[in-house]
Amino acid sequence: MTSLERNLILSVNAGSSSLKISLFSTAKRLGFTEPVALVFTSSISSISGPPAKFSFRLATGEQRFKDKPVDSIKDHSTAFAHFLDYLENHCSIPKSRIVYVCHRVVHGGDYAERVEMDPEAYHHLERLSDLAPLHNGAALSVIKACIDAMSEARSVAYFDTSFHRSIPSHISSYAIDQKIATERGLRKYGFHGLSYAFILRSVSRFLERPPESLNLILLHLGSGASVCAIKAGKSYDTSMELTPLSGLPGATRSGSIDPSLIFHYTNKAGRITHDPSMATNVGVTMAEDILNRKSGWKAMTGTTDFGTVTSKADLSAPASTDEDLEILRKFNPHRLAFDLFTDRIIQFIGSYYLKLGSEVDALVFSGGIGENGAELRSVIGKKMECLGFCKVDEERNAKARKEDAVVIDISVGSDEDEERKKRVLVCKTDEQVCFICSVLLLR
Ligand SMILES: Nc1ncnc2c1ncn2[C@@H]1O[C@H](COP(=O)(O)OP(=O)(O)O)[C@@H](O)[C@H]1O
Ligand SMILES: CC(=O)OP(=O)(O)O
Ligand SMILES: [Mg+2]
Repeated sequence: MTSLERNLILSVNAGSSSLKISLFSTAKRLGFTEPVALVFTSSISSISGPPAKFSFRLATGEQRFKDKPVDSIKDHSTAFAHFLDYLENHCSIPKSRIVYVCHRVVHGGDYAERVEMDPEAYHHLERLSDLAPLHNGAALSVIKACIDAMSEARSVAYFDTSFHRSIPSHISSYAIDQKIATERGLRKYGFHGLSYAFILRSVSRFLERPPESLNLILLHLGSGASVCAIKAGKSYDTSMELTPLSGLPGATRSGSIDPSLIFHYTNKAGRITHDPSMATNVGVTMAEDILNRKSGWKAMTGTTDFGTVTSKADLSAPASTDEDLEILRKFNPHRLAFDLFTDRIIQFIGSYYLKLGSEVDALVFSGGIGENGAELRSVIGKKMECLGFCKVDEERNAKARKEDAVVIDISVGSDEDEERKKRVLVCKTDEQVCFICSVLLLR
């Protein structure tokens, strides 16, 4: 087989509750930054809220599967096995043509940029697994499966954390003994960095302004949800910290809580958990397990799907006073969850608005909830108006989901309006695509 035939790049994104995989081809000889072309995208979602659902779409537009329930998928390893089986038996693509496998790895610790996987890198990432218990163990199980199945391909890890290395030390440090903080690496690392890099690039193109001229507030709202303040094109602050547990709540995560809550939740909280369903190579306490996997929407409402939370939240109920709203929240856990999420999101937006000195070019919604949740965007949009953000155009907002464009402006008004500043945008993020060209630079 010539090097020209080995021209495929697999890009693998192990999220907390999903496994998204895209295949790209590079038509030209490897070794140059030639543009790459998408061949297909595959997604297995709801891994933490079974049955998992399999979708597969060719770049030609042919949708082979859309949310097909697959009972055999229990975790990321079985999800990857399902994908590989489909690739080998139902797509006429020999895996021997894959030359690189790029992996999104959530926690890269002090790695400043990508690393090519070797035993040393593998063990380093394994040691970080306790700091991303829903992610690193799962990603490593997929990396191992890829190396076993495609021994000739080079595996390269890209990290969510790399994007946030620009956060200044007074924001990334904790007010604890600094010697211990340095020895143990206890600081804000930040996550969803591959997504934020993609959004920044896409918004910069959309607004026709260089990234370094932009101040933005970015919302990545999915199973894991976070906010990022971009100052002059760089991450300045973000809501996830040492681990992806802090900040906003998520599908199964509590988000930030008073640290003392742990001691009052259960007196067994400090013990190491022996839950067999936890990803391998992860050593967490029962408290971490509860806050990472048994909290969030799942614990509050019984579903991990924020679409269901929204549709059952009774948003059109005529609650005119604060007392009426309290009664609604008391009897409707979906409404309580929806309002709690909104409250935490605006808390970060307000804080970042101040940190950016009110010089904000746009507020950007992304991630499964940010891209599909028109109701949440509308509610947040109304709350942002007092800061001088454009009003949300409800018609544009409702249609955004169906549009093909990567960035959609849902603000009222037109480009000609002089006063149209602080826009409200939706960006269809893609964590698989952002590093593809850079892998071709590897020798
Ligand atoms: N119409 C909708 N309204 C609100 N949320 C939605 C809607 N459709 C999907 N979602 C949410 O998107 C989430 C998945 O987001 P995604 O970013 O793909 O997740 P992951 O973090 O697993 O990569 C699901 O939890 C689902 O609740
Ligand atoms: C960092 C993180 O929470 O990622 P995800 O949303 O994919 O679970
Ligand atoms: Mg995700």
